[in-house]
Amino acid sequence: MLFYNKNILIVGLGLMGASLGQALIKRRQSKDDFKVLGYARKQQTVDIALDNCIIDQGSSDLESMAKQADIIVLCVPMLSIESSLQAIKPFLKDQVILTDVGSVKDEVIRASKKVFGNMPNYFVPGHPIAGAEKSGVMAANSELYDCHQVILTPDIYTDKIALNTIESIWKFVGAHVVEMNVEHHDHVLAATSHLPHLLAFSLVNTLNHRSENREIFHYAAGGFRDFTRIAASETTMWHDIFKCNKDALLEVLNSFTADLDILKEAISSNDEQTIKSVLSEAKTAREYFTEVLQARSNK
Ligand SMILES: NC(=O)C1=CN([C@@H]2O[C@H](COP(=O)(O)OP(=O)(O)OC[C@H]3O[C@@H](n4cnc5c(N)ncnc54)[C@H](O)[C@@H]3O)[C@@H](O)[C@H]2O)C=CC1
Ligand SMILES: O=C(O)C(=O)Cc1ccc(O)cc1
Repeated sequence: MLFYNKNILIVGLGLMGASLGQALIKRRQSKDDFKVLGYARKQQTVDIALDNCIIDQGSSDLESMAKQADIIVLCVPMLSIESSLQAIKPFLKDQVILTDVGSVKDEVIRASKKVFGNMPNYFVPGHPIAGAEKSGVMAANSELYDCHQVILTPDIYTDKIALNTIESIWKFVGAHVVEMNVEHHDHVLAATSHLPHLLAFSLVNTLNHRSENREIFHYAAGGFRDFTRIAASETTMWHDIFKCNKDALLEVLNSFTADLDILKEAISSNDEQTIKSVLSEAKTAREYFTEVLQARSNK
């Protein structure tokens, strides 16, 4: 185990950070294998994390935690990454390894360059493609990463030991690790994650505005429930993601609205052929996605 005997510090004990801590502690054979440290701004969050086997030791004093850390995992909202890096910088050990779980990788690189002057070779940006509409320490789920993908976006200068260490941490909690370049990552996630969240938030608002007393929601079926679960997601987190991935998100949103206009026009002009071809193409693509999901869970 590449992180045997190491102190792993989780900065930000919300859904992602707390789930990682709990997953690590649950899967280790002995307390001597490694230690999980936690930093949260509120002592109350640290206390909850201690009570729920999310961390072994924690504090709301960042210095005392960062000084002991061999590996640091930033689990804060995107627009808090720069200030978190700035805050830990004075206390970093010589051989420290850094990583993060942020949803937009270009912003992580930008923030690192701003704080360190360059992208440190011991910083391995990461993004677990696992999550939920829940947030905060109480949402911790030790199985969150099991059978899910984690994308790492190293560059040619990234230290190989740092990269292998971060990969081994994610594999330890059951994830499949893949590597991708930053630009491709941010474009793919704009399409597969950021756009669906934006549409869910927007659809719920449209329906909400149409019904002053929200009566409409009482008659919503499973389709509405499935389509809009993610509209209950954390506001700051999604504001930050939309802001940080603005260009890629607008690009895919433009494609979406163009396709939507085609469907709208087909409905308006009773164009049966176009309507059926749009629906059947989407159905085939969704069936392929079901196969991808099944293959992944059989791995
Ligand atoms: N929720 C999800 O489904 C996923 C989230 N992510 C990414 O993970 C990161 C964390 O998200 P969640 O854990 O879901 O959010 P969360 O809201 O559950 O937790 C974030 C935690 O960071 C704390 N925090 C905020 N600013 C801080 C600062 N400057 N210093 C220390 N703590 C600070 C908050 O108080 C909160 O406890 C975000 O960057 C998000 O983009 C990535 C994959 C999935
Ligand atoms: O709740 C869901 O279904 C998600 O899609 C979770 C999610 C949110 C943000 C990410 O960057 C990755 C995964």
